[in-house]
Amino acid sequence: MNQSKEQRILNFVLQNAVRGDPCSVVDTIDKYCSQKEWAMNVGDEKGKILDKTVQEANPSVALELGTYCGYSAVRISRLLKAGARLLTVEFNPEFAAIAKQMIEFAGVQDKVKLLEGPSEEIIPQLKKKYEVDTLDFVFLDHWKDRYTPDTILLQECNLLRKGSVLLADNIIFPGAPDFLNYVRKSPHFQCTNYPSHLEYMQVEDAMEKAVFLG
Ligand SMILES: COCc1ccccc1-c1cc(O)c2[nH]cnc(=O)c2c1
Ligand SMILES: [Mg+2]
Repeated sequence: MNQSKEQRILNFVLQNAVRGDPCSVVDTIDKYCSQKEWAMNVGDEKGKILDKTVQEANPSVALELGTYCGYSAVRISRLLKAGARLLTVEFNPEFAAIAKQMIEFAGVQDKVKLLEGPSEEIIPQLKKKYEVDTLDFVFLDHWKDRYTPDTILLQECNLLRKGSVLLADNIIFPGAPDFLNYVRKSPHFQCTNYPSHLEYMQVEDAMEKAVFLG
């Protein structure tokens, strides 16, 4: 049974990165995916925008929708203050299994909780089952058609507070036009656009930050 691309990425990290060093894991994934096989990690250019947004928000509780191989979970968790935590949601079991190993190899497993299942099922469980009060930061990087319904669901579940920061990947490519419309037209969000490029490519992309105003 030949290996998946995601398994090849993990193996390259296990053989080339430094165990317990999140930066080396991030850099090693970027090396593989820019030189050997493209993959849908947020990448280093958009990753730097993610870093700045996370540092500015300095979240105690962060949520990521769309774990994939764990690249941005490792990238985000390396910036979290002591005691802060990241909940990351992945519905594809193969991806979740890879991400779990990636997170453990990076040594950030104490900061990251990987939740396997559809976001629309997990979000309503965050308060009671995962002891979340409100979310300080949310990274949307899953299926583009879920950006808007999940943003509405987060509000319906009272998981956002004044100042909660949402950051969405792939605003241009593959694109999330309904999400852009929704947050930019809503009086409850203050939006900022960050032009960038699709990971590992010279194709235009962008990220959108939407701060909840309460
Ligand atoms: C499976 O399509 C992969 C692909 C192909 C061409 C262009 C973009 C993408 C792409 C890029 C991303 O950063 C993504 N982030 C999260 N969920 C995605 O589905 C996703 C897709
Ligand atoms: Mg993405």
